[in-house]
Amino acid sequence: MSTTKQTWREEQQRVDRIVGKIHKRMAVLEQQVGDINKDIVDFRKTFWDDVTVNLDEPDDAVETYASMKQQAEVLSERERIHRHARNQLTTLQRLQDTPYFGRIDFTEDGDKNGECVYLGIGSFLNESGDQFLIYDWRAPVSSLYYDYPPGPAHYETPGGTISGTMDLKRQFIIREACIRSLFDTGVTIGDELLKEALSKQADAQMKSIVATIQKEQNRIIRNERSRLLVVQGAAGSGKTSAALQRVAYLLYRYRDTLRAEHIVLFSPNPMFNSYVSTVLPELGEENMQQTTFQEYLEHRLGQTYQLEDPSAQIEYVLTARNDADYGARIEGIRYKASSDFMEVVDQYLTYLLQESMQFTDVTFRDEVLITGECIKTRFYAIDGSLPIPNRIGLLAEWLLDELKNLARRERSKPWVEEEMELLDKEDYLRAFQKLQRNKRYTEESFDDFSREQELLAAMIVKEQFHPLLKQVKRLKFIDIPAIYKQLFADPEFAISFAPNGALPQQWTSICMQTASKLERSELAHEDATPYLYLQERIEGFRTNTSVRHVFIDEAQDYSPFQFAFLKRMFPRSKMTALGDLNQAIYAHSTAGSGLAPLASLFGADETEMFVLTRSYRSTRPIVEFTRRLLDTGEAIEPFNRDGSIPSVTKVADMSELIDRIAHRIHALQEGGHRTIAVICKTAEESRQAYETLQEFTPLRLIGKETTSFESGTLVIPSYLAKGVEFDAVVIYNGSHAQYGEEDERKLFYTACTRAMHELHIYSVGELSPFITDPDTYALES
Ligand SMILES: Nc1ncnc2c1ncn2[C@@H]1O[C@H](COP(=O)(O)OP(=O)(O)OP(=O)(O)O)[C@@H](O)[C@H]1O
Repeated sequence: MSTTKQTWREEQQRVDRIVGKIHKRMAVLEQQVGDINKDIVDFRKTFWDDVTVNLDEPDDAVETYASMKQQAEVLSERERIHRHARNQLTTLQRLQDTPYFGRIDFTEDGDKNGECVYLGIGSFLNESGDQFLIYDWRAPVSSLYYDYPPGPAHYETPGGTISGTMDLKRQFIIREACIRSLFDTGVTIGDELLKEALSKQADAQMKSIVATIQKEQNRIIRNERSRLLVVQGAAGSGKTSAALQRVAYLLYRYRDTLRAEHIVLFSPNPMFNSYVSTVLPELGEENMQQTTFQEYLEHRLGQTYQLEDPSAQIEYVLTARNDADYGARIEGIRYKASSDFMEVVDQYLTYLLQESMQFTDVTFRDEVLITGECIKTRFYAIDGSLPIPNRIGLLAEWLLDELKNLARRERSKPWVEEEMELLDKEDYLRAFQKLQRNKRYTEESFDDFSREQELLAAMIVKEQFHPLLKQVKRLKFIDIPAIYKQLFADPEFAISFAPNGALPQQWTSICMQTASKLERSELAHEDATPYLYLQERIEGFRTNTSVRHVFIDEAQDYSPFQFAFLKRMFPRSKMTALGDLNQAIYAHSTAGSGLAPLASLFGADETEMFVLTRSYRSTRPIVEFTRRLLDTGEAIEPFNRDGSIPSVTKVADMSELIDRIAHRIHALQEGGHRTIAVICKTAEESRQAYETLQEFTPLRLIGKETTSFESGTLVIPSYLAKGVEFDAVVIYNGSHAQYGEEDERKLFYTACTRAMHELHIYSVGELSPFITDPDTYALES
């Protein structure tokens, strides 16, 4: 529907009026912030002037404390006002450029007059504070904008459902306080605005989608009901975008209690963290905590083992097909990520309740003080009905007592006397002061030689025993490496733990591989989480109770162990898991269980599943092409955005490949594309491509250690391109040789779906068999 010039003029006049008010308010606030700032500085300087410090009598001390507390409260209140004013100012700074992006006219049932609701990234009230000139997009009423076309509509508020009629829905593009476009829409969110948003060039940073959130995304963003939200969404369907908008929504909805540090996002790799880091600040919110599961594993196990990271594992999977152990390794990777293996570990833990726990000897100065066997006997003497962590707790207490007794006996050993002779004057002085502090001795009694010797001996032993006690408190006497290894030492051992007694075909080889790696203090990626799970079930889970919301992006890459882990680690948290089965590129995820283990995590009552099928990232021709790479691609709907059809070019050899790709990159650069990615299969192929292509054009090579995402032309291995997007994608070698095995289909799909506007595939020799539909691409010669 076209809008008249009159409407446009009136809306611009309103923009001018509102922006004028924003400027006025900013001036007031700036003055206020300055004043409060000065106030606080002055107050800090004179803080002690108003405090009467008198600690002579208990009563005086109480008074002193009260007056200090009062002063501190005044200061903290002023600081709070200051913070609030500053935040308001930051929001206004954003609003002065783009005060809003939408308007709805809504008449509540039973009311005569409707209200014009203008939506922006923050709210703005009139001078008297009783009327919203701009509503925050997260306010309850704003939901109407995302959920309904004009007509009957309703929205939820904490006080109940409000129903009415939406008479108008208008969208704006406003920049520098000037209306650039204006549309009245009949459909939910007008395609026009979305088209405009999607046709933009890619940035080095992800953008917020606040003005064009789609209805199905809004349901995810505003969901407050379920403990667990599972989102299966096609590539480019806005999973990550919805997750970030949801973080912003939650921070607004629970603004009195929820802060950014109460939210954690688990992302696929460190570069992804940099890619999404500006979305929340753009919306005026602080970033949540961001981490990767690997980072956590490193933190927990990195000191005991040399850990293999997911990139090293996938490189092995993609490049070592000729390795003699390859088949067993792959079977091992899949099995160790399965719920069957989790069952094995759970059963093994039950078995450990009765027998075969392993403990290390407690040694001191090369002498075994308490043998592992003795600790084990003690462990099994403790009430067998108690869970393992409780028994371990009691065991640690017993050990500490034993060590204290042993320390007493140690004092008369010759080494103590030798150490004493080595003490210098300062050590003596230290001992003396320490004794005095403990009020055990007076100056005179320190003259007593034998007493002094005894005390020094006690001190020396105590100091040397200190690390030992610390180790016991940290439960280092449990031999977790041996307990984990025991599971693989004899291939027969695990049979009774496996569901139906069924272990993988190559279990014997898997056992040998695992044991020999552990022997070398290496932990394969597939072993890291089961290992940590076993450790935590024995020692007791370390929990984080301050986190309230956990977001897991690329959830298809997580194993049942990892989900169980996250659930236990964050016991007070809700969870939002977003993934795409078609991008399950890791060997373990091809096991087929998909997101199913997730659904059982909290039970059906506390779980809600959402499916996003519309893909927004790529043009229609690219989606038409990429969805046919899959067996199940029909369910993916393209958003209607035109663009050029993907090209496929077969070349004879590597030199022609480089030549053609170099030309293509130049053409793409001249076409104005800002981010161009040459996607290779592996790190090794990326390195080769980088070395040859950089003779023609400046490039950047992305590796697993890359932590920042920048625009430009880059070369990147397929699995690292996950989650990010580029204006144009060049598939370096989409040949049968590179992407021919069934288990490479999803990798190829993931690589191709990174393209927003252009996709060009090159192939040395025969094409990948996944490209089947000649109608979806242009074959170039
Ligand atoms: N409602 C929307 N309005 C505007 N742009 C959108 C919307 N939803 C998604 N997009 C855009 O589509 C692109 C893909 O979004 P996003 O990366 O969130 O998808 P994804 O489902 O996480 O993709 P993948 O699974 O491939 O990582 C981004 O450029 C995003 O800005």
